[in-house]
Amino acid sequence: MSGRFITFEGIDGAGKSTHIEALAQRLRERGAEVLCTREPGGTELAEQLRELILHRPMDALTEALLVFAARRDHVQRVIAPALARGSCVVCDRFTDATFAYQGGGRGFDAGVLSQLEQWVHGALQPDLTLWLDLPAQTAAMRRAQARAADRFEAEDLAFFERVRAGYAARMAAQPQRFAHIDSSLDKAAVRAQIEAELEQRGW
Ligand SMILES: Nc1ncnc2c1ncn2[C@@H]1O[C@H](COP(=O)(O)OP(=O)(O)OP(=O)(O)O)[C@@H](O)[C@H]1O
Ligand SMILES: Cc1cn([C@H]2C[C@H](O)[C@@H](COP(=O)(O)O)O2)c(=O)[nH]c1=O
Repeated sequence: MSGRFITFEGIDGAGKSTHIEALAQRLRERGAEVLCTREPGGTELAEQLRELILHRPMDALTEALLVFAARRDHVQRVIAPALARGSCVVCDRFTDATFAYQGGGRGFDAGVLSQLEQWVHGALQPDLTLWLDLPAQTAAMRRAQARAADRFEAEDLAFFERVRAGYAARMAAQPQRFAHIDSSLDKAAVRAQIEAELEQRGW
């Protein structure tokens, strides 16, 4: 297999980092070149923007513009060239996160986000988006045991339920590329669901 763009999505603490490397390993065992990357980030410039986005106070428009600026650099320098070489790109978050966090969480205008999406990456969309879904309360308990909170992770449960609703809306709009994964289950059960989605596609 070659040239697939796979994204992981979900609220903070959903388990994306936990499962990305196992999925990449599975693809490599089947002969794929795999590039794992993340958003915001993935280039030197985008990682610098990530620091600002995660830690500096700003309004929702500034936040949206910065995540798309980081994404533009990432797509141009890393994602598009890797896909063109025939590599699989596995990305921890992409534009669905912007619709979920800035759109759902912050209440920012989805029409403006759609315009920015079109300008920044045109027709490029993931081939498969694994949405690791779980209640905000469960994710908060997992995060509390794991690390100190950044600007998003410090938000309340209502914010994360709006983000979750943002993901659900995005999946309803583009169901063909989404796989809904029940991430409230234990790690082995989550991994089995991810494997089943790949099996189903012959990947
Ligand atoms: N299915 C699971 N059951 C219980 N704990 C889990 C499960 N999956 C992950 N965890 C734990 O929850 C914490 C958060 O997981 P992880 O860092 O993978 O989430 P994430 O989606 O990458 O978070 P973020 O988006 O904030 O980076 C970690 O301590 C991890 O070990
Ligand atoms: C891509 C993207 C990300 N965010 C937020 C979501 C998370 O809280 C952080 C990234 O942290 P992670 O530990 O790497 O998941 O950024 C966002 O608000 N909008 C986006 O487009």
